Formats: sequence, structure tokens, C-alpha cells
Amino acid sequence: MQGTISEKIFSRASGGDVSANDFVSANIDYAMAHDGTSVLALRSFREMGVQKVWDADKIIIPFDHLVPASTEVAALLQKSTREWVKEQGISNFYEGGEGICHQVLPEKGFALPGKLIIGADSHSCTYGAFGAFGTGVGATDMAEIFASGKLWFRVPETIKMTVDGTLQKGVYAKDLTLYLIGKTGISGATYKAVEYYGDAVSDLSMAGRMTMCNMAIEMGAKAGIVPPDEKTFAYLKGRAAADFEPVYADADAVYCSERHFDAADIEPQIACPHEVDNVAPISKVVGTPIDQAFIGTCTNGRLEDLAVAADILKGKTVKVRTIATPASRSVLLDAIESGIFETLVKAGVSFITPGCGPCLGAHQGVIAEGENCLSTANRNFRGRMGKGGNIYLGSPATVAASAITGEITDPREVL
Ligand SMILES: CC(C)[C@H](C(=O)O)[C@@H](O)C(=O)O
Ligand code: SF4
Repeated sequence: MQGTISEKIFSRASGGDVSANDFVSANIDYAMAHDGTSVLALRSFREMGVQKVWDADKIIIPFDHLVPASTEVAALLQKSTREWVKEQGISNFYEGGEGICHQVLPEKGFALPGKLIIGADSHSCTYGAFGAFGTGVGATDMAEIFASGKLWFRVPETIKMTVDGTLQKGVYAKDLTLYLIGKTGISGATYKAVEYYGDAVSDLSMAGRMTMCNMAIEMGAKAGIVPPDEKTFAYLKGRAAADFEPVYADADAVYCSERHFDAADIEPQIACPHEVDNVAPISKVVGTPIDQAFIGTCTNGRLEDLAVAADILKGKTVKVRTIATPASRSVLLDAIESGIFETLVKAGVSFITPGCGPCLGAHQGVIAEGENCLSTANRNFRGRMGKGGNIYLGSPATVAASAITGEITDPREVL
């Protein structure tokens, strides 16, 4: 097997020796659907007339989007998925409060190097942080996987992005990610896989790599992948749910494009309403008033995100309403044990259940018309957090620094 990481993963998964642009029928290693998408996937699954899923141990169902259920309709839909999970004997079901799907899968050891992991959620590319090929599909495709364990793909071409150098103090994985998206554009990587290389990438923690791969879809990419290394293996030690074989690109792998960036050029970045590539260096937007600050989501709700916010907010009081949502129960417990939780609560931060929270505007922190929210999430689409509201995206440090002043603030001023 030759080529890029994606070509090698698809070769293994389809039992051939495949190259970019080949059409393949691939065996799926793990399939995920959450409370939001499982309902539609189940409907299609039933319509197909299939009685039993292909492998009850390879399906993972975390409840995260609307937990605890916010309406009677949500409660009923969740009830029906729970019943189906029981009937099918699906062992990897995670009740609301366990965390966001893209945090839960890595924590439970399903995000593994070399695996093909498909989620009924667009940010399933997060698993690329572990050297997996992770991608999102629609609910009907997920029904097909539930039934057969297979799905067809066109093997994507790959863009190689190399970021040399070291990120400055006050500049984080999120800033690097927004910077790359700003340079690439929201459709600049459509249906490509992106492989990330360079010192600035290997220096990132696993959490930072997850932030970066999580947002690959925001430039249209099918997957974002960091080659596994010692940090990856250390994270997986005692956690991996199965054996795995790391996959690396060959020296002569063919890329459709190669781009180089220098980490030293990057200052804190903000994605301004209403597109994720509407990215500005923070110096251009400091002083923009905010009504709400939000720290959480599958992009930036991990312990190191809460920790940097706590460092900034220690002994201070937020000026605007500020919401924190740990990405999982385990992150919440770590935040409690380390004192981060107490620091943030004392600073005036409201905590809500681990899950997606206000990220997609369904509950727990919807904003009003004309309001500005500065968020650590991955999307700032028009109306996403509430009709007529404006979403700015930044790093947890930027959000925490801005929560104190009530306007977009450069975190380097308070660090
Ligand atoms: C609800 C779900 C289908 C959606 C997605 O796929 O991304 C959500 O997670 C989001 O972030 O908008
Ligand atoms: S936290 Fe936001 S982006 Fe992530 S899965 Fe949930 S709704 Fe989607």
C-alpha cells in the first residue's frame, strides 16, 4: 500500500490498493450517531427493512445535542432511540451528560490511528487528531452503515499543510486553526483530506490537535489528519478500545497541493460574522462589544481550554454573561478536582451540562437579535445561536479576556 494517509487507510478498509479519486466500498471501523442524527438514521434503517445492525459493538451512540431534553419532542425522540439501542444490544451508548460525541469517542478509546471512523455529524473529522480518517455523513448513509458496515467513497486527494516555527505566547491551536481557514477559505479544501505537518503541529497537545482537525470541515475538507506520534500513543495507552496500526504517508506520496505557513506570523485570530473564513487578526477587531461569552463545544471545551480561561479569570469578575460547558463528564470532573471549576464559578461563569449546549442555538444560551456572542465554537453562521445574533469565534483565552472587559480583548494584555 502506497501513498497518503487517506489512500492507505482506504486501501486497508477496502481490501485493495487504491489511489485518490478511486471509488471504493469501505468497511467501517466505528460508526457514530448522536441524539440529533440517530433519529433520522433509525427511520431510514427501518425503511430498509433490516432487522439487526451489522455489528452492535462498532456502533457508538452518545447523547449530546439536546441534553437534558429541552422539549417534549426531544424527550420522545430520545426515548425512541434509547429503546432501539436496547433492542439492538448496542453496548456503546452514552447517556446525556457523558459529553460531546467528538470528545467521548476519543476518551473511550475509539479514535485510533489508521481507523476509518464515520459519524453522522459534520465534525467527525476531529478523529484525525489521532491519525484516523474521520468524516461526517448524512443520516441515510449512516443507516446504510448500520445495516451493512460498509459505505462507498471516492478516495480524496490530499493537501499537505506544513506549519513551521513556534506559536507566540497567547496564541493557541484555535488561532492557528482560524488562521489556516482564513488563508484557505470555506471551500478551499472541498472534498480533500488535509494532512498537517511541521513543528507547530507536533508541538500541539492532543487537545490542540483535536481543535485543529475538528475545524477541517470548515474549509470544506473531508478529513484533517495529524500523523500519530509519541503524544498520540501516550494518550491511547490503557485507553485504546482495539488494536491499531498507525499509518504514515510515504515520502513520495502525491499531494494535490502543498502549503507552508510560519507560526511566528500568527497573532490571536477572530472569525467575524457570518462565515468561518471571515478571519481577522485580533488587532483589527479589539473593542467590539459583546453580550455573551461562551467557552465550550467539541472545538474548545477540553480541560486545557477551561484551564487557560481560569488562569485569566482568577480573582476577576466577568462583565458579561459567560457560559462554560465542559466537553465531557471527565473534563468536568478534572475541572472540579483541579480547582478550575471553582475559579470560574467565583468569577461569575455559569456552568451547564457537558454536551453541545448553546453551540447550535437550540437551548441553554440562545442570543437575542442584535446581540454579539464571542464563542470558542467552530461555526458563526447567521442565526446559528439565535435569529439576528452575531457570533465571533476565538480561542478560550480570547473569550476569557473579553468576558472581563465586555469587548473583544487581546489575551496577551492579561496573560
Ligand atoms: C446536528 C448536527 C447534524 C450538526 C452537524 O453535523 O454538524 C451539529 O453538530 C452542528 O455542529 O451543526
Ligand atoms: S459542540 Fe457544536 S459543533 Fe460540536 S457536535 Fe455539538 S453542535 Fe456540533
